[in-house]
Parts: sequence; C-alpha cells; structure tokens
Amino acid sequence: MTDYVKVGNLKVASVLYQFINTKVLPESGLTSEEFWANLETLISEFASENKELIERRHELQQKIHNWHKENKENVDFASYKSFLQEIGYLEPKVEDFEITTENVDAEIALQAGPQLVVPVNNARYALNAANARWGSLYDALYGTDVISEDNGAEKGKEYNPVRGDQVISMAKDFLDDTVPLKEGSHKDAEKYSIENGGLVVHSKGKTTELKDSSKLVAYHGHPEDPSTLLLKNNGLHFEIQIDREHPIGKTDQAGVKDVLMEAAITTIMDCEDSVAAVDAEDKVGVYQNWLGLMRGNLEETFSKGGKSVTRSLHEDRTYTTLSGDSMTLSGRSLMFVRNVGHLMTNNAVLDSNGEEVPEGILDCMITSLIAKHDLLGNSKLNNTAKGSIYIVKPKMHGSKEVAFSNKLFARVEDLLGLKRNTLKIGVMDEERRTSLNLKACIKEVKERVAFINTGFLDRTGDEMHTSMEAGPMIRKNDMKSSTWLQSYEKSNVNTGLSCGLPGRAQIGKGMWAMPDLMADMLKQKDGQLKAGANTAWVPSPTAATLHALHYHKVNVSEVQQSLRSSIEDLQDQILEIPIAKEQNWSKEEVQQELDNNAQGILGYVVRWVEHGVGCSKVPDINNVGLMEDRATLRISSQHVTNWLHHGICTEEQVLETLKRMAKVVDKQNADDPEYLPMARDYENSVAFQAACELVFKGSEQPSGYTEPILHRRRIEAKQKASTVAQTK
Ligand SMILES: CC(=O)SCCNC(=O)CCNC(=O)[C@H](O)C(C)(C)COP(=O)(O)OP(=O)(O)OC[C@H]1O[C@@H](n2cnc3c(N)ncnc32)[C@H](O)[C@@H]1OP(=O)(O)O
Ligand SMILES: O=CC(=O)O
Ligand SMILES: [Mg+2]
Repeated sequence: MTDYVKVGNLKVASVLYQFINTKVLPESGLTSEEFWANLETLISEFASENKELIERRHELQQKIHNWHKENKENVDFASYKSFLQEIGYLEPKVEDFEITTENVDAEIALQAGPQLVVPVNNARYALNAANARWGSLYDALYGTDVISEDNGAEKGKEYNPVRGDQVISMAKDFLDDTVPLKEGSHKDAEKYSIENGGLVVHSKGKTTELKDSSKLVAYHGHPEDPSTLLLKNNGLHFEIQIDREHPIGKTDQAGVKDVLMEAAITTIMDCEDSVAAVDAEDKVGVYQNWLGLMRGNLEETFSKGGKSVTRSLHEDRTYTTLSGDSMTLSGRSLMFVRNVGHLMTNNAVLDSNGEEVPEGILDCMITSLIAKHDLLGNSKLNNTAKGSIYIVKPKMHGSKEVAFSNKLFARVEDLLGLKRNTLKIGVMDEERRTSLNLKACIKEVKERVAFINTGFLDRTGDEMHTSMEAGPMIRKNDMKSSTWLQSYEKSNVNTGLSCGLPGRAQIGKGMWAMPDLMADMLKQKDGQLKAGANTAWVPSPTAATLHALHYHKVNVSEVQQSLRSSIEDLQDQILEIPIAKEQNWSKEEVQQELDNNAQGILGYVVRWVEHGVGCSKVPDINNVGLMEDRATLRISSQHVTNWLHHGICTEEQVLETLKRMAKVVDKQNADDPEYLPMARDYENSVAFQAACELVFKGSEQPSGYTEPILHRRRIEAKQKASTVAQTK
C-alpha cells in the first residue's frame, strides 16, 4: 500500500514527496509550497486534454479496424487513402518552413556521432554510459567478435598476443585511413613527436608528417616525447596514447598503448522503454539517478572481478594545444532524458478526484526540475554548455499530440522559472500517424526540436497493430526490407533535411539490437549514416566505440548535402501495409516464427514482471542474444496476435508453444537463485500469465502497447512477493 501526503488538492506518495522536498528542491530556486502548487496547476490544466488525445487514438483505430473489415475483398489504395484523410489520420499538407531552434549544444547541432541509450534506473550502467564519451578502441576490438577467435586468436583468460597483434593492426589501419602519413604507415612508426607545431613520425631513420597537418589538435606531455596525441577527423576526436612502460605500449615500436575514441557523443538516459517503473517507489528510483547525473554526484559501488569498484562521473579532459594554450573537451556524453509517452498514468500522484495522474506530465515537470540544477551551476560537472535541457518524447501520434507536448513544455518552463524553449524536444518518429505527418509534427515544435529519430522498433509494432484487420503480416524478420519501413526511414531523413535540421538538430536512426554481434554491426551500421543520419543508437559503450569508426569513414554532412537533391514524397509507399501476399508458409516455418516470438516474449517478460528489469539480453532460438525492451516486446506480441487473429496458427498451438518455451527460458535462468520458474505452475506464474495476456489479448491493447499489462502484472508480482515475505 502506498502512503500519501495531502498537498493542496493532490495526494502525493510520501516517498516521492520526501524525495522532492529534501533532495530535489533545495537550491532549485523553488520552495516546496511553490512546486507542489505548480504541479497541481499543471495537472489541472493538462490531464483532461491528455486523456482526450488517448481517446482520439482509440476512435481512429476503431474506424481503421472497421474500414478493413468492410473492405476485405476489395482493397483499393485510393479509397483507403481518402478514408484516412477524411478521418483526419492523414493530416493536410504543410507549407515549407525551417526550424529555428537555438542554444543547442555542439554535440547535437554540429557533431555527428553515436548515441547511446541506457536505463537510467541502473546507476552502474547509467554512469558507464555518461562516461562512454571516450572508449578504448583496443578494448572494444579485443573484447568482441570483430576479431575472430580462429587461428590462435581466442580471448582466453590471459592476454593473448596473437589476438592483441590483430587488434593493434586494425587500430593502425584506422589511423592510416583517418590520419594518413605523407609516406608510409603508422604501422612502421617508431616514435611520434611534435616539432614546429606539427606531428613528426620517425621510422627507419627517416621522418614523415601527416598528409593533413590540421588533424593534429593537441597533446599531453613533452612535445618531443608526447604521451597523448589528440587528433580530429569529421568533427570527432581520438587520442593516440603512448606509454613505453605499459604492458601493451612496451610491445609497440612507437610505444602506442591504445587509441581512445570519442564515442558516445550523446546519451539518452531512459525513463521509458528500457525501464520497469510501475509505482511511486520505482519512479523515485528513476528520478534519483537522473538527479545524481544532473548534480554530478552519482556514485555506485559494486563488485567486479572479485574487486569492489566505485564508479562516478568522469572529469573533463584537458590538453595543450599546438600553440601552447590549454584546451578542454568534455569527459562525458551530452545527456538527454527520455520521458514516458502520453499513455500511462502512475500512482505516485493522485489528482483531486483520487485518480492517478498522467505519467508523462509528471516526468516532464520532475525531470526538468532536476535538470534545472545543471543550468544553475549546482553541479561540478556540467551537462549543457548552452543552457538547454534535452527531453526525448516517445510514442506521439500525429501533430496534435506533438503540439500538446510543446504546450506542456512551455507551461513547465513557466512554472519552473525557465526561459522559453529551454526545454528542447527529441521527437521519436515511431508511430505511423507521426511518420505520415512528420512535417506537421516538426512544425509544432519548430523552436525547440533538437532531434527526430526513427524508432523503427516501436514503429513496426504500430504498423502491425494499426492494420491488424487488414490481414496476416509478413514474418518479423522480413519487416526490415519491406516497402513501408524503407520509405519511412527515407522519408524521415527527407523531412528532416527539408525542415532545416542540419546545424540545429539531429536526424537520428534506430538501435542496433544485437549487442554481441559487433562484427556485423561494424559491417552494416554505416548504412544509417549513408542514408543521412548524423546519429544512430547503440546499446552499449563498446558498441559506441566501434560505431564511432563509421563517422570517421562517412562524412555525414556531405551525405546530407547530396541527399537534398533527391527529396521526394514517400507517403504512398509508407502506407503500403506489410501483409503477406501469399500465405504459403510451411508448418515448420509457422512454428519457427511462433517459437522465436514466444521465447523472446517470455525471456523478457519474466525479468520485467518478476524482477523489475526493463531491458534484457535474451537469446533467440538461434542463441543470439537480442536486446529486448518494451518496443521489441510490442513487435513480438503483436505478431503472434496477428497470426492468431487470421488463423495462421491456433490458440492451442500458441499456448503449447508458450508452455514449451517457458521451459527453455526457465533453463536459461536456472543459475539465478531469485528466479521463479514459470513451468512449475503455469496458472500461478504471474510472468507466464502476463505473456499469455500479451498475445491472447493483443488486439485489445491500445496501439498494441505492452505497458498496461506489464505494469498491472508487475504490481501483482510485487504484492505477491511482499505477501510471501510477510508470511516468512
Ligand atoms: C527500442 C528502444 O527503445 S531501444 C532503447 C532502449 N534500450 C536500451 O537502452 C539498451 C540498453 N542496453 C542495455 O540495457 C544492455 O546493454 C543489455 C540489457 C542489452 C545487455 O546488458 P548485459 O547483458 O548486462 O550486457 P553485458 O553483460 O554484455 O555488458 C555489461 C557491461 O556493459 C555495460 N553496459 C551494457 N549496456 C550498457 C549501456 N547501455 N550503457 C552503459 N553501460 C552498458 C555495463 O555497465 C556492464 O559493464 P560493467 O560491468 O563495467 O558495469
Ligand atoms: O525507441 C525506439 C524504438 O525503436 O522504438
Ligand atoms: Mg520506441
């Protein structure tokens, strides 16, 4: 049971009330009385409109379901499109305009580079993410499958010089590609020095220089024997680190011990899909880490490799420039915070009618208040240099919902004493109604937009749910090459370019969801840059370091410039529904699809519901660990629902599959002493029942979202665990 304090006409969970009053409000410029009164004002002004927007989603969805039911035999594209226009799902075209966002930090406006996402309630990971601005290339290559373990290059327990040599060779290839020498290769370098303000590379009794001398920016140590060389290419820095005493440096003829890459330029501290926060207590867990990041004092102590480690935020990095001045680069990734969307409510605050308030409104007010500390200089480690607060807003449907966020942000600015447009917005383009009307959406936030990003995972879930009645969908893995998805990705870039985002805001692309397949990522993820994105999501710091290599190869601003000449309207292609033209799947293929979906759903849900873990690496049926979050769950559950709905499989078959896969997932978790096996008692396993509900009641879920079921089931599991604890 949650304890509440009555504050004005609100009831505020005691745990939140205490946290805000004692930890957040001091030094924020607001008194407790002001803050809670302002929150009440905000809720009274915005909660009912928020509700209406959700009802509007439902109303449009019902009309679309009905249209498909009535037009099953006879799907005529022109009449489908005019129907969508009539109901307001497709919005009127918008005149050309350009965004005018100001005071955007260089990491967003100017630098192209990786964007890391992390569940903010995990302090260990969140700190690691903030510090992932800089990452060791040697470690990233050595520790991943980028270097194969064949021919004596296995990782093993001790350092393996065969593998190490391959790492060093790859890193030097990177140097030759990025900062080539006038003559010869970095592989032959015997000594680096700085003479007359330029890099001199000594090799075999001769010297050479950089082809482009401007790429050397600064250094550490003595010019004749530097310990660090700071270089810059395509707007991104990296360091060649030299130490002849170091175990690796000792083996290198030039003493190079590592190449340190500027990696996660920006990080999204996530309160949304990678987090399980269902009540006041959980929300405080989320907010307190964000507070620690914004005040620069977050710390976490944990044990790693048998040792106790305390992790805190890294300091900035200071260098000597070639003219002898001092220069500083940020030691940390520039942080965004992702709020939740408009859908959910939370029991952390109850309104005057005793109803839970919209969680998105609460997030906006509290995460902004917390970030105000950064603007006030209350942190020893600054986030923004431009006085901005960066909020990612997910899962908005169409321009009215974006306009609502804009209005909400402006009101929060007033209530917190922040200048207009301090709160910048990152618009996730991850719902069909937003992709189709993106220009109108951007227009609503044209003075505060700091990014658009194709969240293709949620977007795929929405694609399937919106057209649930149109027919059975193609297989999940075929979605990536389907017309709608490719056109949506292109259209997002086109729209971003035509609305003048370059130089002011990011055009971003989605997550690499296979955290262990780094060799594949290295081969493929530059495709997002070639398609015009100046940032793309990675799941881990290691992935950020490796993905940074792509930005050195591809000059995104040149790509964006060249794409401007081929901007076209792709709305009709985006509207192409990915239903299977022929349903000639073999029995085995159907079963394989179900097995894979069921394994992913159960593997993720069991940790969400029973342990409150919002993002997990879950093996698929080929034993590849996949990053699963609520968006990937939305896809898998909606896919099963869709095939069930259209008779591609039966209810018995799905239940049998879920039960069989529950045993597989139980086995995968057998080493965890806290784990509650699902197969022991399917009926009473809250996680198993949640998974069943997600697929068997999938058509009824708003936009196919998984949050309503996950939250309810997590609350149930928490209550069950506390009853068990009390009876012990
Ligand atoms: C559709 C969407 O909305 S996508 C956005 C939401 N998704 C995300 O935020 C993905 C975030 N990623 C993660 O949570 C994790 O990488 C997972 C769950 C996918 C895998 O986690 P694990 O199985 O623990 O990874 P693994 O064991 O390989 O690595 C753990 C190490 O990497 C670090 N790490 C992994 N992911 C991250 C991350 N995103 N940020 C910072 N550090 C990370 C951990 O801190 C840990 O290092 P440490 O021991 O020094 O603390
Ligand atoms: O939020 C990202 C997505 O792909 O969904
Ligand atoms: Mg998403």
